[in-house]
Amino acid sequence: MNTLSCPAPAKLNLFLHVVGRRADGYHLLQTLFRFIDLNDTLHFTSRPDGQVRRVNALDGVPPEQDLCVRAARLLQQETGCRLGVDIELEKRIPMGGGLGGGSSDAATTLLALNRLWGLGLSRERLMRLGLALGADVPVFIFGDNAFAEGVGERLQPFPLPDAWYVVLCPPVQVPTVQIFTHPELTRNTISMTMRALPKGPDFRVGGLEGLKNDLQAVACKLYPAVAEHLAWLMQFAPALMTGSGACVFAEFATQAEAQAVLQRLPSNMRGFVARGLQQHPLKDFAAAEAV
Ligand SMILES: C[C@@](CO)(OP(=O)(O)O)[C@H](O)COP(=O)(O)OP(=O)(O)OC[C@H]1O[C@@H](n2ccc(N)nc2=O)[C@H](O)[C@@H]1O
Ligand SMILES: Nc1ncnc2c1ncn2[C@@H]1O[C@H](COP(=O)(O)OP(=O)(O)O)[C@@H](O)[C@H]1O
Repeated sequence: MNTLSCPAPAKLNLFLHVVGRRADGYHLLQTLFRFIDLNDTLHFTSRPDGQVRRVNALDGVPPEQDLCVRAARLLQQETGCRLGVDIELEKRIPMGGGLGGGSSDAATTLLALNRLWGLGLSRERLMRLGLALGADVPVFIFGDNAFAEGVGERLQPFPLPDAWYVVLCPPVQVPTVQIFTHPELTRNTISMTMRALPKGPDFRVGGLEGLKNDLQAVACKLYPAVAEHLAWLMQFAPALMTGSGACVFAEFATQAEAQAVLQRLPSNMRGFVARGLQQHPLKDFAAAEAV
């Protein structure tokens, strides 16, 4: 086997609280990650010569900065593996949208190359490697919808109901660092325990007073289009921004309800309907017996 094609799903942050700040400036979060059925697809072809190449162009992301190229190189460094890879990335997840596309591409690359190169690294080791690439990478390797703490690396599986989402994509890319470094960002939401949250069928976006996205106010101030899209969606259901934006979403119990809202979208706005997943499509991919 020297080729492999794998999905890299998007995520939503069903809430995101900033509860503190580490000495190195990184923010301590509490957030709930949910995978959705919008995905990039990555095609990997192993190379005997050790080169790592992205074979297609991606607007605004030179191969050297691409998180999947960086993930492959990190895996080579970590294991001394002398194989290389050609990576073709079919991009569908809007970039800079808070949907975690780059992080998910990196996670899928680690999972896929672990198998393609026959490395046998454990899920835990892949998650540690992923964290060096970005705070959002570990959850995509973890594989379950999760309550996350720390900078996103302390993860506990979190059962969620079947649900559908209308996701709107304001026509802006929000740099994560710009939101986290803004002087008006609040960093003092009271930390909670996972036990306090309703789970499974009882968890609903907007169902519990106080679950919010602490990055939203700053993103709305810097990017009024985010506020406009939120206001439109809130006519139909409680709506929130995901991650550091720019995308916003609302939850519905059925596909029909979500589609009915999307159909009313004004022609100057873009969006899609996505189904919430119960787990990452590569959940069972990391070697169970691994080192
Ligand atoms: C906000 C979240 C929520 O899921 O998602 P996105 O909106 O990016 O998808 C994540 O915490 C983003 O994770 P990720 O996109 O991997 O961020 P990183 O590359 O690790 O960090 C980018 C920059 O954001 C800041 N940063 C990031 C995470 C964090 N917990 N505290 C921070 O202060 C740091 O300044 C860092 O240099
Ligand atoms: N494979 C990749 N896919 C998307 N973005 C990438 C990738 N590699 C690097 N990036 C960079 O990461 C930034 C954030 O990407 P993305 O993960 O899509 O958004 P977000 O962090 O808002 O969820 C992009 O603007 C881009 O510069």
